[in-house]
Amino acid sequence: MKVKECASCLAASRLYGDGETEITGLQADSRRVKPGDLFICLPGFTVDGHDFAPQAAANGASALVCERRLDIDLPQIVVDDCRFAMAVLSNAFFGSPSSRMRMIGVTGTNGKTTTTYLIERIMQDQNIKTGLIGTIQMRYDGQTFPASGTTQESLELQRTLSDMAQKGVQCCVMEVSSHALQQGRVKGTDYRTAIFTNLTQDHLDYHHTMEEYRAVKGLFFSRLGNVISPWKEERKYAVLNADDEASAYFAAQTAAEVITYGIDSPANVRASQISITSKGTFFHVDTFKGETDISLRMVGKFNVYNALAAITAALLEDVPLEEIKASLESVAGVAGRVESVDEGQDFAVIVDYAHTPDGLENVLRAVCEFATGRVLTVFGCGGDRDTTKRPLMGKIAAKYSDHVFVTSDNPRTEDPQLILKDIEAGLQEDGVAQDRYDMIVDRREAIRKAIEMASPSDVVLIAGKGHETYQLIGGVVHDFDDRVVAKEVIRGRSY
Ligand SMILES: CC(=O)N[C@H]1[C@@H](OP(=O)(O)OP(=O)(O)OC[C@H]2O[C@@H](n3ccc(=O)[nH]c3=O)[C@H](O)[C@@H]2O)O[C@H](CO)[C@@H](O)[C@@H]1O[C@H](C)C(=O)N[C@@H](C)C(=O)N[C@H](CCC(=O)O)C(=O)O
Ligand SMILES: Nc1ncnc2c1ncn2[C@@H]1O[C@H](COP(=O)(O)OP(=O)(O)OP(=O)(O)O)[C@@H](O)[C@H]1O
Ligand SMILES: N[C@H](CCC[C@H](N)C(=O)O)C(=O)O
Ligand SMILES: [Mg+2]
Repeated sequence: MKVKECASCLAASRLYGDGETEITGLQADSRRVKPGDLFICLPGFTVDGHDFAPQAAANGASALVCERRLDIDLPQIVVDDCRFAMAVLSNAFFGSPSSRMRMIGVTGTNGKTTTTYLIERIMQDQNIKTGLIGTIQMRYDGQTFPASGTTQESLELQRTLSDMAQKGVQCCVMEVSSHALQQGRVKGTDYRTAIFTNLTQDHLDYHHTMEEYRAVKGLFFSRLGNVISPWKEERKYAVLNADDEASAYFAAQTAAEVITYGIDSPANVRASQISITSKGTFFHVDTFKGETDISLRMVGKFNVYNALAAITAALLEDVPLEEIKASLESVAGVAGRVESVDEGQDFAVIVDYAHTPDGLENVLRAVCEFATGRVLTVFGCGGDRDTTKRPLMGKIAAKYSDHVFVTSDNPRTEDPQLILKDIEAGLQEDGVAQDRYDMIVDRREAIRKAIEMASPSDVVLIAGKGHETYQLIGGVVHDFDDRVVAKEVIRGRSY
């Protein structure tokens, strides 16, 4: 690709220098620039990529994309917003790979990973080669790659989609985070179906207010249908949760066809007769393509919503309802989502990724539905993230638990003690008695204390880290897996 071709992809850009220069790759990290790469100077949240343009030039960059002219002797494309430019360029450079696949995107505060896993299973059971991108991992064509976050940066995303398309992937189901939408990471990606799970409090450190958070999520639906491939004439669908009030806002913004799912409100795909046990969830579903009964092996009313979203997306891909049912019923669960740790003990231990007030409330409600003994909850909140959710989660934990162990999640650069104090403020506000909770900074110790406290029939819920296999304390990544720690403690416990 020539520099002038890159410039012509970018509306309102200004090109300085030789437009005939060939670029052979794109790169936004100066340390990884190879000769011939176009270096994109991202003004980051911590450092400014423009400051690394000299290093990129020294490493052989052939041109720059920047937000101001730099005193460097290389062709330069000056744009208003380098992150958006990176998305557009990456899409063009890799030949619009999303246009060569059925793209299903899932956004919402909670339930994205679970919903994508369900859709992946349904599509794969149809012998449709399916790729998955999300929080736990990326996988396609028999290979698994670690995830660097929930939604990749645009450059990595388009590279991944291009590799998927080359390997014959026909359908890609991916999580689309609000950070990704705000930063334009998925700009230019041609979704056929955009799914909304729910909107509840999280990430207010980044989005400031719920209105702003909702508006950012809305970008997914307002942009749906903006990307029309000439060779891919197809309808676009916004799959919305009828029971979430944000859906009306998204419906009003989208040009796509709106299909709804829900339990309490009228919807195109609606569940009824829900019953939840410790082993799974039963429900009846009425759809625009027939009705059936489904026995999920996953617990919690929230998983009925995730299943409904998956059913709706799959019906839109023309998968027969009975085959959707068979696929859903075969899913044993998703790693770190209401995952049982079973070492033959006479009480239950559940590891779950609930890290928002709504997630925690939902999982605790589910636990309370089947717990016959006490509910003992171990949880914390991540550092360098929304601080306002901490007291709320403290209140919720106490409301549904007999005893709470407030502990560390990933403290990152914050003082762990202070994070625990923020959570405790919620407990104190509600007047929770001091003998109903413990504050234990060391997560391993907190898990140990909870398991030691458990009597037959009790449920120990360890929330917040789910599938994570590490703990971030200060700048250091420690090996840590709630499931492994819980197993070790159970094995070491004397009965
Ligand atoms: C807030 C945020 O989204 N930050 C992302 C952002 O980081 P940043 O802007 O701070 O990057 P930076 O370190 O300032 O660097 C700026 C530029 O200089 C470049 N650089 C830097 C150093 C150098 O020597 N040379 C060089 O060229 C960098 O490559 C970069 O292009 O750009 C980085 C790389 O492009 C991302 O890795 C990083 O995600 C961080 C790790 C992060 O924690 N993101 C979270 C908040 C996030 O995005 N989470 C959502 C899920 C949320 C949810 O829904 O639950 C997600 O989708 O993962
Ligand atoms: N539909 C839902 N509504 C509310 N809570 C949910 C829902 N689905 C899952 N949860 C809760 O949220 C936790 C995270 O679920 P999941 O990983 O599917 O969400 P996510 O949206 O992918 O999260 P992330 O933003 O971290 O990527 C689960 O462990 C569960 O406690
Ligand atoms: N995607 C979420 C994950 C939070 C998981 C929790 N364990 C934490 O570290 O806060 C975030 O980045 O806010
Ligand atoms: Mg996720």
